[in-house]
Amino acid sequence: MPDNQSHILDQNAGFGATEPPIKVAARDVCVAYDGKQALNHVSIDIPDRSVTAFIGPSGCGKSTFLRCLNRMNDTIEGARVTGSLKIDGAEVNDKSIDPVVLRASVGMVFQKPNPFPKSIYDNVAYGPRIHGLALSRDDLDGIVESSLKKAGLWEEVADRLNDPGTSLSGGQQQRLVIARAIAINPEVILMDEPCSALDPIATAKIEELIDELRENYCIIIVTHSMQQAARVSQRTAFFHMGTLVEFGRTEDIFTNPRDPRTQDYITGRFG
Ligand SMILES: Nc1ncnc2c1ncn2[C@@H]1O[C@H](COP(=O)(O)OP(=O)(O)OP(=O)(O)O)[C@@H](O)[C@H]1O
Repeated sequence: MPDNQSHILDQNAGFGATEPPIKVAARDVCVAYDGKQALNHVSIDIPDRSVTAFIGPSGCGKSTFLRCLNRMNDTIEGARVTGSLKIDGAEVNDKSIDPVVLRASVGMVFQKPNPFPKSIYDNVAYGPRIHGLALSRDDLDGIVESSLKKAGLWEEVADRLNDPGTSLSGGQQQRLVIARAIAINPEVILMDEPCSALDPIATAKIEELIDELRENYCIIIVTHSMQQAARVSQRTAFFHMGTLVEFGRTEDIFTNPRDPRTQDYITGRFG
């Protein structure tokens, strides 16, 4: 067992019995690109119905770990993933798992909003259509409306559902992308710096939305903003040079980090 594993499991245990159940369990996850190690023996238990922030300096492996969760590393030539990664107890890397189906239950929101070149309605309806989630047009209308409502966008777009998704503002597009992810009932929502292309007002809206969504979803957010991690997350994981250095309650990580590397990062000494 690598040195850091007992430390991490120990911290996980500290979350207590009243915490939401574990949704994502990683053990000894390693990733190498063309033989070059990018992630070393990451072990972490991520609870359901809460927001977990991944922080750390550029290149420390945050996005690489995020991509393990929906097997996006499969699409990168030369990437090799080892270790165990379970969502709801099911091994993500098992040969029986279809990555396309997996990616429906592990939604992903990227830095730059990426609506499809389709109408607002069709952006949200796309997933339910291909996954056969709606039995009728009324059903589909219902899914589109409720997804847009959950994403806090309905009131702004209800009378323009046939307009192109790309006609919306950046912040609205990001909420549209979140509505698109929600429409297929994901288990986990991954967000890779979802506000980095947005102004402060749009950022505040997305943060509010994340706070509402956490009641129902396991949300993992990569952010370079310590303020954002502190505002939106209940737990924070600090990565450094491909290693998960520290994971704990956000307030503890920011007020009383155990590891000097975490302390240095959150006080701006490097990164
Ligand atoms: N497709 C790829 N091919 C080769 N190496 C990669 C690839 N993606 C990431 N890496 C390498 O893996 C390491 C971790 O990168 P990763 O993008 O996961 O870091 P990060 O913490 O998300 O960084 P940032 O905060 O800048 O987005 C880096 O050394 C990076 O160069």
